[in-house]
Amino acid sequence: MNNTFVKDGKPFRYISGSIHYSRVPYEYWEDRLAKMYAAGLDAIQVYVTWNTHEPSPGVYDFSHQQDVVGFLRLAQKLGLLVILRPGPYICAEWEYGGFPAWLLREDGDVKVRTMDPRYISAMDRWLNVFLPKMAPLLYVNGGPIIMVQVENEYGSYYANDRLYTRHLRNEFTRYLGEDVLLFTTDGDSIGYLNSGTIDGVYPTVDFGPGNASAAFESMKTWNIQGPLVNSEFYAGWLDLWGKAHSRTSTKSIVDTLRQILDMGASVNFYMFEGGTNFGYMNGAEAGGGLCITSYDYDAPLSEAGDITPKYLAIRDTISKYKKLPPVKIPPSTLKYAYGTVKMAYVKGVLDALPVIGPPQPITSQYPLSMEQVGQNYGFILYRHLLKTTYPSAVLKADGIRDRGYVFVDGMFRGLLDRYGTTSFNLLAVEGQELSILVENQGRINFGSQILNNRKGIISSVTLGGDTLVDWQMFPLNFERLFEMQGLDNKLRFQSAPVTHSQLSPAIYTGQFVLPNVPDMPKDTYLNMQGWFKGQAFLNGFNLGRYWPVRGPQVTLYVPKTVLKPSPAQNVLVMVELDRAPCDGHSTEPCTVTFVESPILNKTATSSVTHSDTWLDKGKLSVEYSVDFEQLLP
Ligand SMILES: CCCCNC(=S)N1C[C@H](O)[C@@H](O)[C@@H](O)[C@H]1CO
Repeated sequence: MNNTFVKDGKPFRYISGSIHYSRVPYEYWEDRLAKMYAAGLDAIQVYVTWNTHEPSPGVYDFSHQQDVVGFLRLAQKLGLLVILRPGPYICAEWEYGGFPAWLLREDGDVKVRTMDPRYISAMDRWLNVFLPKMAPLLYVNGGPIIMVQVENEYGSYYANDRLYTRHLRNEFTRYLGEDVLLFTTDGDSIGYLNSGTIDGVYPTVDFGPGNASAAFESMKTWNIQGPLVNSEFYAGWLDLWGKAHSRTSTKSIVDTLRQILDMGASVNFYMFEGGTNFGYMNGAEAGGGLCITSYDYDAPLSEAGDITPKYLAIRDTISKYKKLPPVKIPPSTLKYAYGTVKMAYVKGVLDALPVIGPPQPITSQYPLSMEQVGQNYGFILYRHLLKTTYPSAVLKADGIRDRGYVFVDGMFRGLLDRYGTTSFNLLAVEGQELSILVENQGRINFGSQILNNRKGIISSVTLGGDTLVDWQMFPLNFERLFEMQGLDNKLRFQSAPVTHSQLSPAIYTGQFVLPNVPDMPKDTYLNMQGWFKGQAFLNGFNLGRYWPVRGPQVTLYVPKTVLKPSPAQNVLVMVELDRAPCDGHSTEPCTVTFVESPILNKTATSSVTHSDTWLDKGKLSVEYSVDFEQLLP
């Protein structure tokens, strides 16, 4: 039989949808998978996130949110086959394209996705642990996995290292055997296929709505007798901070889907369920495109797993090509608007160092990167004791990765931004303490810049042309703030001098009890309107980054799984990096609001930067002119 897959001796064409277990709370996996099955999908397509399974070299996690075997078994139980994409590079707008940050700890930029021995030894060790877990799940062994992708769009990568792609294919075959269909995915052009295809591995392509026949032309030149496959049919698209929310029309998707299905081709929707980049796990693009916290992707199932008109239209189209399963569509989860919560200023980030910092700083002559001090994600504080007085000198840090909030003796002086200004004038006096709070905004996940992904401060800092030496590094862990909860769940800090006026970067907290009614908790959305930029934590769970002043995302998805029912207190902590709506001179407490629907399409602006917000408010000039006079000899 030409031009078709064969399963159990019969022609087999699949309709599949992408879902990433790392982006959906594991308590909700069954809900999303059941909805995908009810849509008429034959299979799900799953990326494996190496960096969540090996948080540090040789240390593995396959529990709870990382229980990938449990996720795949659940899919099988619900009647879904699996198309596995173990990467190890996965792109996916995921942190570092799925690579663990500790690959960057070695000196010199490790050349991922090549035969660089440092990369290959780490990758081989990982595959030696992971792939044996997949072997029992292969279809030939009674499992759901029908095919396995080798690498990911390698034809788009600059390296073109065929020894590497063959080595990877051989490793997959060594662990999974010969009876599994290995495939590649590349953009739908001859150029991509020329570089991305691997001997003995079935080539497939990816493309969005449009002319399916034309898109498959490139594939036909490679496997005239093989089934046509679109491995990533873009049912939506990614979102970046400061850019308009991506939308893909249902009509365009249905029209193209019909073309694809009429051709007898197999297809996978990318994404069918997008989910969320919780914590610090969003990816980035070279040049400053920062992926937002929501991975809604305008997908058929929303970030919260809601049934959308796009879902119903796709399901209806599928019903014209195959019998839908005799199941009801599971309902969208209920949401609840818990209302407004008062947020109180707790402490400046610098003043919280005894709680969020390490017992001792790491010291070094020159600044060490985040990876060199053994940290993967989030925030790191750099400190330097000034040895000279500079009445006015340029502070320059071209190696800031990615944003640095600069303080002198605890007073905010300005922002260093790798995508904006990496220097500004500073007035400082010998003996003062220079502190730079650095935010890692997510590692690049696509293109050759993936090689330059170190975070923190990655080169020398100069002041007035002098290279500053003798630095302390403090990796920060904001989750430790929840260890400060008193019996009443309020955050308690031992009294510490407030060396830093009530300006951001600062920590705010609020407590709230859910209504004492049946069926609580329910999902909700945290509306951050009025706040600027920071990180939100609820009951110790890192909800992700917020940047409502930039948009398009204004709300953060809050799954019910992180909430506590009445009478327990729910504790929200926000690390506001720019400006809280109530900071400094406001007597009103700040508030946030829990609402029942998301805002992902606010008119976005890419112009807002920290300095804009502060200088505009005149706060910086008023606040610091007084200080400078006091300080100067
Ligand atoms: C702007 C460059 C984006 C490159 N990534 C592309 S084309 N994509 C293909 C890639 O394989 C997938 O993981 C996703 O990253 C998807 C975009 O959502």
